[in-house]
Amino acid sequence: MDSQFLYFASILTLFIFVFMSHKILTKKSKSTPNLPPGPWKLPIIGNIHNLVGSLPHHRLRELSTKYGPLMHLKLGEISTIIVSSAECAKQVMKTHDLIFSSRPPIQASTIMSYNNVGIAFAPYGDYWRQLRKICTLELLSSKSVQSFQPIRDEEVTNLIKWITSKEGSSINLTKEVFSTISTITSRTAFGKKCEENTKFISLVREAVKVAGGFNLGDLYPSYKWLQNISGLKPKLEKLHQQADIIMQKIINEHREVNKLRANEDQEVEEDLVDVLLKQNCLSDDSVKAVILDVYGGGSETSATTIAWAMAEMIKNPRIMEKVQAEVREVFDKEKNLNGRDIEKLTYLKYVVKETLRLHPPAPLLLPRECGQDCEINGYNIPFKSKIIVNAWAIGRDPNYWVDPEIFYPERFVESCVDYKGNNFEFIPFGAGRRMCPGLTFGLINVEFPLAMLLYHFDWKLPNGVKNEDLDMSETFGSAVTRKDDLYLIPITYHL
Ligand code: HEM
Repeated sequence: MDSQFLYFASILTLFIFVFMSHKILTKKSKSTPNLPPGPWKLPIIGNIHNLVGSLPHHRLRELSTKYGPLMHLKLGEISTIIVSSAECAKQVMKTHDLIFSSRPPIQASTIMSYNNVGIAFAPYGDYWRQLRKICTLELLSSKSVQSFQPIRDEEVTNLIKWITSKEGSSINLTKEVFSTISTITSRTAFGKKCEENTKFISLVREAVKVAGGFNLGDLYPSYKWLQNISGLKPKLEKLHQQADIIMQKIINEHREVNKLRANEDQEVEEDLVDVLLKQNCLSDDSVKAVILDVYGGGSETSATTIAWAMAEMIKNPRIMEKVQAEVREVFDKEKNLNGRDIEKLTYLKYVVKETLRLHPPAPLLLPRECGQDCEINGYNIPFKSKIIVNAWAIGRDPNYWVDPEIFYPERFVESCVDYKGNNFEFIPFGAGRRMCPGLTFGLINVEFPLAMLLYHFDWKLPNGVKNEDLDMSETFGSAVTRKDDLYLIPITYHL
């Protein structure tokens, strides 16, 4: 403990010394006038200390109530603009969308995504556009999403069977739902359940957890040596190598199968990896980076939305009963349950919307980078500054939402507010050019399993915990998930 403390103290002292000398020896950089307001900046660390103490999206909302919906923070060397109102979000993601269409490079994505050649962190331009188009057509269009229903059916049926076998005992619903969703994601993207599925999932999860921490290297990019001493680099490189082996194996297997198929006449169904491999312009690294994007972007986000929806309904039995009545009525009439019937579940869709309003899995979306100096609301936004949109705060803004902290799905009845990127008070999937391409795929992966869980079972909390006492604390990671896994007791209603 003592030696660890001494190590960090000496690193910090060394850093401060180098930093101060650098500042004294180099000319003072030109500061941009008329930046958005923000808290007082300390030398060297800027506003890093302002973020200590609570979850970033909570802390940023607190600060924005004092400094306004467009706020400037200096995080280490990085000029950061925090956007906390629908009007300002619209300026960034619609009015000036082109200027804000790139992502700032971060060390973790550079290592994990093969130097940012995936969709999520590729710089805006032709390469990104082409990659996004291929994935949207092959995996994420409404047609493809429907065609994958047999996989969804099979995996959700397995989940229901497993839960039925645990009737009356407490199960970790968070864990089981996550495993089902990630299997659906891998089977739709790679055509089959990846053999090392569990290992791959935990590698990706671990990488995102490590990357989500405090990384000095990203805050002081001009001090390259900081990237090496933080300890993050070797950890990520190790995880990257392990994940790389699994993904390369997936690619090689696809190549082998495709070679054998080349001699056959019959038409075969291609999965996303087949389609990516057919593009001569894409390297294996690009294909692997896309696999990571789809896996990383598609699993935790959808699984955590299901867990939050279940938790909110447990807390609000009136809502739970109302959704169950709807699901059971529709499904009983149809006899043969399938994905298309989801469209008839109006109230369930309001519940999912309300869940995404209060618990957007990516509360700060993904960061954007300012591509040229510009002006918003009369303030200067400097070239290369990092833009963070607090979608969580916007979804709870009392200027747009009545009783914003209350879970009340009925607020969407006869309202045209949707998450498709046109209503900036509700942007759980972002908006504009960089908006989530997985919206349709993600939603069906939330709505279908949720409907099945509500159709087949009644649910209660274990250990006599009262519904109203269920803890709703969050934790910040790859997605904002429940701090504690959700344990529930299933009671079979429909076999
Ligand atoms: C409930 C489910 C989901 C939520 C809430 C969600 C949310 C988001 C958000 C907030 C962004 C950033 C948007 C922006 O910067 O404006 C994003 C980007 C992205 N999402 Fe999703 N997502 C979900 C499901 C999925 C699924 C299922 C996939 C793929 C199978 C996916 C793949 C991606 C990718 C590749 C990007 C990067 C897009 C780009 O930079 O061009 N997401 N998502």
